[in-house]
Amino acid sequence: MNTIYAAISPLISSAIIAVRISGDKAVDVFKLLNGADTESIQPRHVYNLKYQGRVTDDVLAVFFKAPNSYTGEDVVEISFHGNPLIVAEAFKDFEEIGFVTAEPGEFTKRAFLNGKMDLTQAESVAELISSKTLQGIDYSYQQLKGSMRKEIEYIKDLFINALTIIEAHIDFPEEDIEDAHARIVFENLELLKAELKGILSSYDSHRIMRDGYRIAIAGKPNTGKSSLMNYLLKEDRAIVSDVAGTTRDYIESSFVLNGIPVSLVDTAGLRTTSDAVEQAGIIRTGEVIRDADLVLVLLDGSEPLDDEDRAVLESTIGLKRLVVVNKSDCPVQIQGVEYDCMVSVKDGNGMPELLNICAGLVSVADADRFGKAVMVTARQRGYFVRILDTVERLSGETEINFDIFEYELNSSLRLLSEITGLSYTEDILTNIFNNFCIGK
Ligand SMILES: Nc1nc2c(c(=O)[nH]1)N(C=O)[C@@H](CNc1ccc(C(=O)N[C@@H](CCC(=O)O)C(=O)O)cc1)CN2
Ligand SMILES: Nc1nc2c(ncn2[C@@H]2O[C@H](COP(=O)(O)OP(=O)(O)OP(=O)(O)O)[C@@H](O)[C@H]2O)c(=O)[nH]1
Ligand SMILES: [Mg+2]
Repeated sequence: MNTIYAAISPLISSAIIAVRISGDKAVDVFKLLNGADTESIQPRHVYNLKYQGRVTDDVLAVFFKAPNSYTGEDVVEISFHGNPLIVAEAFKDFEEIGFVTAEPGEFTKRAFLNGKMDLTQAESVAELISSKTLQGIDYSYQQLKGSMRKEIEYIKDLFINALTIIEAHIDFPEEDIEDAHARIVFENLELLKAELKGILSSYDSHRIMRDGYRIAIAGKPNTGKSSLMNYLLKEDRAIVSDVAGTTRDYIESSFVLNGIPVSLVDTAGLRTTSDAVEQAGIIRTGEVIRDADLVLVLLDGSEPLDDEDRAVLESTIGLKRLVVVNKSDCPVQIQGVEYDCMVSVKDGNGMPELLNICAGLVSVADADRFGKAVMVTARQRGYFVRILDTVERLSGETEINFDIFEYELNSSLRLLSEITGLSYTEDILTNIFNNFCIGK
């Protein structure tokens, strides 16, 4: 395994830039540090870092001897004065020594490969960093400490309870299966069903916990979407103008509603257009709307409902949405539409009501969050769906076909091993670690 390095803090002008080196040759970096060696190195001591014979910087260096490090390999961390130019010079020397730049997630991948953590814990590191809410951070941290791993151990035990009976019978096929034994198999399947459903049902609320609640503002051009965005954020974030088609790309910003972080997305006005840039924005708007937890469909109350409004209403049917009529300060012209709320962003009328309705919806999502005390990643969810499918099929059988049960229960156990990484393929690892940032 080669020796890798990367900045573990942003490479921008800042107080300190920290760099991590991991691998068999990591200690070779001491050649650049005046007076440092594996025996005498002190974490609080200042070392002159030399490159190409010149002193460039005073640094701190910490040595973690394998296997007692984040990656399980020899690790050296160096803290530079926070100028990216200094660090770039040091990196030239690192290349000369033979270190190579780390891939995204490669340190954590090595931690996994060296048995420092399982895949659910590795995934939790990425979640911990990207989580937008404190609850999300809390759950990711629990996962880092092994909550999902324990959950999976419990599920595995239930499978093994059932499998033991099936296999005992396969070994002694001349004996009929006792009712009591068959019952144990089905009882375990019922417990599995409940457990797996619990995990899956909390997926959506956990996603909200991780990403925040997403509200998209949609509508035809000029209805006041960007104005509403600015009002809710209490700042002039989005450009407002009376030119239809002002917002081209979606704009996302966060605000806190009743203590819950909400990610608010202002989108391009929806209409048919021959402008390629506007069209591109409209396509992206469609995606944002589909991914949102709530869509505010904004209509301009000072004009009659038209085909563009109807198209927006049509395309958001089936989504969780509120229909909001804006510009109530003007004479109301709109007719023939059922709406949830009438507001004027301009003078603030109706805004407290709108905020109230939103807060209600957001806190319902919040209440769901505590269904199951584990957080599920999209990857894990895919496995749990397949496993639940198998369990439901088996528990629906009236008689036990031993060969089929044995095969299916073993397959599920294999899938569980892939969640934790007890068994894995290069594809699984690529899929997980490619989404990490460099240096993690
Ligand atoms: N500077 C720095 N801060 C960091 C990290 C890091 O790697 N470097 N971490 C991660 O990115 C997190 C901490 N995670 C860690 C996890 C395990 C070990 C570790 O195995 N340490 C050895 C130390 C042995 C010794 O005392 O010499 C151990 O406990 O065995 C270190 C950090 C957050 N902050
Ligand atoms: N009278 C009145 N005008 C409003 C109100 N809200 C917004 N406007 C005006 O409506 C026009 C369009 O507002 P924007 O917020 O840019 O509309 P938009 O929906 O973001 O428009 P696009 O980005 O083009 O899709 C601007 O001139 C706003 O000042 C309101 O409550 N009352
Ligand atoms: Mg706009």
